Amino acid sequence: MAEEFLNLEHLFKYFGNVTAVDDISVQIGKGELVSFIGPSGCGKTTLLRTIGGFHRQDAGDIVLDGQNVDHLPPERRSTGMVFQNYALFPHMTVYRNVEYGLKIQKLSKSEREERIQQALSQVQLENYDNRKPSELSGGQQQRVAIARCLVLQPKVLLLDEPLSNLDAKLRMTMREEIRRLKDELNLTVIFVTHDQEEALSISDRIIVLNEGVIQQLGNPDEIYNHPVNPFVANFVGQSNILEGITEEEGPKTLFKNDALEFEITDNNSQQRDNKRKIMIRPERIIINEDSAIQGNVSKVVYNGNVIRYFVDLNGTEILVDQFNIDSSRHYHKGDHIGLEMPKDPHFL
Ligand SMILES: Nc1ncnc2c1ncn2[C@@H]1O[C@H](COP(=O)(O)OP(=O)(O)OP(=O)(O)O)[C@@H](O)[C@H]1O
Repeated sequence: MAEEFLNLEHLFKYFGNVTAVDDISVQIGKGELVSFIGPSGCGKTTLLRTIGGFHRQDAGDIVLDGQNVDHLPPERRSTGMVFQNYALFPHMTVYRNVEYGLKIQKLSKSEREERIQQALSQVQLENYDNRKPSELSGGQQQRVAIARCLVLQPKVLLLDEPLSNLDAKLRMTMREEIRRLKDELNLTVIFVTHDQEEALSISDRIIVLNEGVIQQLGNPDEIYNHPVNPFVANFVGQSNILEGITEEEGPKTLFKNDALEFEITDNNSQQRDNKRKIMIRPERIIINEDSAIQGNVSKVVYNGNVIRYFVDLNGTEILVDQFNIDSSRHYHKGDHIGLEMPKDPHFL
């Protein structure tokens, strides 16, 4: 992480008896893109709006670039908020929409014009000045909403589900755009999304929230491959969580339960023979007819170029991904299938 730039210190926010933000502390670096993810109602938007000054926290402090901003209204916080529905003024041109927030700043007409053109160029919307929002595509409207924030030169850009109204292809393009902007301007960005894959692809770090509490804060690799608890493992991506014991058998260490038994390289000897939980991502399981672990396909699901098999092993359902491009054989419900487990499952 770059030097601390935005510090959230023991933040709490209550709505009646609901604790929407429950003792959140985090330091965000300058130029970092941090996503908030978590199930509906976990407090993502409340936390974002509290940072932006649209809610006042019940306890805790927000320090931005060395300044405590708790007492400042949204327009004086140097935070720019982009809303899910863009909130553009429909009767105003692109130029006027971008100019709007600048009017309260004491700038000459030429300074204003320069700033507006710069912001429109940053979002690659030069020459759209005279269009009305209704004459723009969803992606272009989104860019105007971002330009309207950038023109104010915020220290932090707050994006609340900014891509959820766009189709899948445009979402991908806009993800790259947001990364590009962040890199070019060394912008600090906080990004709220429902889409875990989006968070994994766009973020420097991700905060996984549940019931107002941070479950894990880490980079995408840490969140995906080393979740700290079953909640994170289940919430982010697909996973198999298995309970069992580890046992020595000659020179080998085995993971065992009623459904399966396989060799692992486990160096945590203190926990031998105790009940343990492991997580295995479906793409790490290899389909191998010769494997000792055998079961029957209970369901087949097609998802993009991935075929997903649910395999019943003595009553435990295991999820396996097979990528079309590599697949020499497709299986059907009821087929017998052999599975090879990775030797280094993640222990939870
Ligand atoms: N203005 C409000 N008044 C009362 N309760 C609220 C208000 N805003 C949010 N809440 C409650 O606070 C909790 C967190 O809500 P929040 O909108 O922050 O969740 P979220 O993670 O953004 O959800 P979603 O993904 O559905 O947008 C929820 O229990 C919600 O019902």
